[in-house]
Amino acid sequence: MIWKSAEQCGLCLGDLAVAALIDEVKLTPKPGLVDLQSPGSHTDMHAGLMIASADSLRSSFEAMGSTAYGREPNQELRETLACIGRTGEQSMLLTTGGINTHRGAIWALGLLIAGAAICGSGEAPEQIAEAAGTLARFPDRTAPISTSNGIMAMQKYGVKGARGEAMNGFPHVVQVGLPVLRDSRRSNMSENHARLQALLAIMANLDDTCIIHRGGMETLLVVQQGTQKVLELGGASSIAGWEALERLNKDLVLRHVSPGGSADLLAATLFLDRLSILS
Ligand SMILES: CC(C)(COP(=O)(O)OP(=O)(O)OC[C@H]1O[C@@H](n2cnc3c(N)ncnc32)[C@H](O[C@H]2O[C@H](COP(=O)(O)OP(=O)(O)OP(=O)(O)O)[C@@H](O)[C@H]2O)[C@@H]1O)[C@@H](O)C(=O)NCCC(=O)NCCS
Ligand SMILES: Nc1ncnc2[nH]cnc12
Repeated sequence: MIWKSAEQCGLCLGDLAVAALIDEVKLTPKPGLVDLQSPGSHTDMHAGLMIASADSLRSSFEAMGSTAYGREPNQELRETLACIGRTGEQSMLLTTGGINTHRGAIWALGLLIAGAAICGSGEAPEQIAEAAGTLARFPDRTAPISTSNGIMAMQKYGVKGARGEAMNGFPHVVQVGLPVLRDSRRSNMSENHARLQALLAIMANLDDTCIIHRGGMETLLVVQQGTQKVLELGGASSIAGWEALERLNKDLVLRHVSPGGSADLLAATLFLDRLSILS
């Protein structure tokens, strides 16, 4: 598949990104997260809202793809994309009545869309993630001065958060999510189980600032160890693993924590996976 124009590239990548977000929301059961069965640890979100939020981002994702098509990563492109990203955040907030459903996903998918548009079709996920990382390393001089849950977690605990993940070329996507997704498929797991397995592998490794913000480092460790235990028991496709997954879900809901960053990186994994199948 070869994109013949910036517009075609934007339409294609916008479609893939929205589809990846909807696949992520529909994946069930996800610990602490909104899925088709429950809102997890959230009181203000549900699956319909997440899907509407994903749809509201289509034009911003398309614009990121068409803008980055055939370009080099540079300061000017980085800041143009940031401006499109902020417009996407406004569409999301308008659609959700002010609820932050997909801020981290706009960041991760926006950069990966741009990386894919820079590389052109047919490029390996690692190269796309590297191009996205190169873009993320340019400073965003247009960013409003503000604080956030991620910045507070970075300052208090020294974790790298969503910024570090992007600047390092999305290691939890290309070195964790994608290989686990593909290995799980190769071992004949169902698609649902393979995707859950990828999510669990990301959760077991990521310093998710959504969890840290609500529960501190102690809770992050509990979640990472609980997730690792599910994987050791065979993960989503074994009976013992499934039971442990249900226990983990209950525990996260009781603790009122949600691995939102891991969900975003699963969506990023599904995006790169879909893109590589198309190429
Ligand atoms: C550079 C930005 C990342 C700026 O981000 P900011 O500092 O404002 O935000 P952060 O808090 O640092 O993180 C952003 C979101 O990234 C997700 N995330 C968390 N940990 C990780 C991780 N280790 N790796 C990757 N991604 C991670 C997470 O998103 C999900 O959670 C959101 C809800 O979380 P939160 O806001 O903490 O929770 P609330 O319920 O809203 O708050 P409380 O009620 O608990 O108080 C949800 O959106 C999920 O998606 C983090 O929230 C970048 O965002 C930026 O500059 N954006 C503008 C420009 C732009 O879009 N550019 C794109 C292309 S250049
Ligand atoms: N399924 C989900 N539930 C809660 N927060 C999220 N952020 C991204 N996806 C999410």
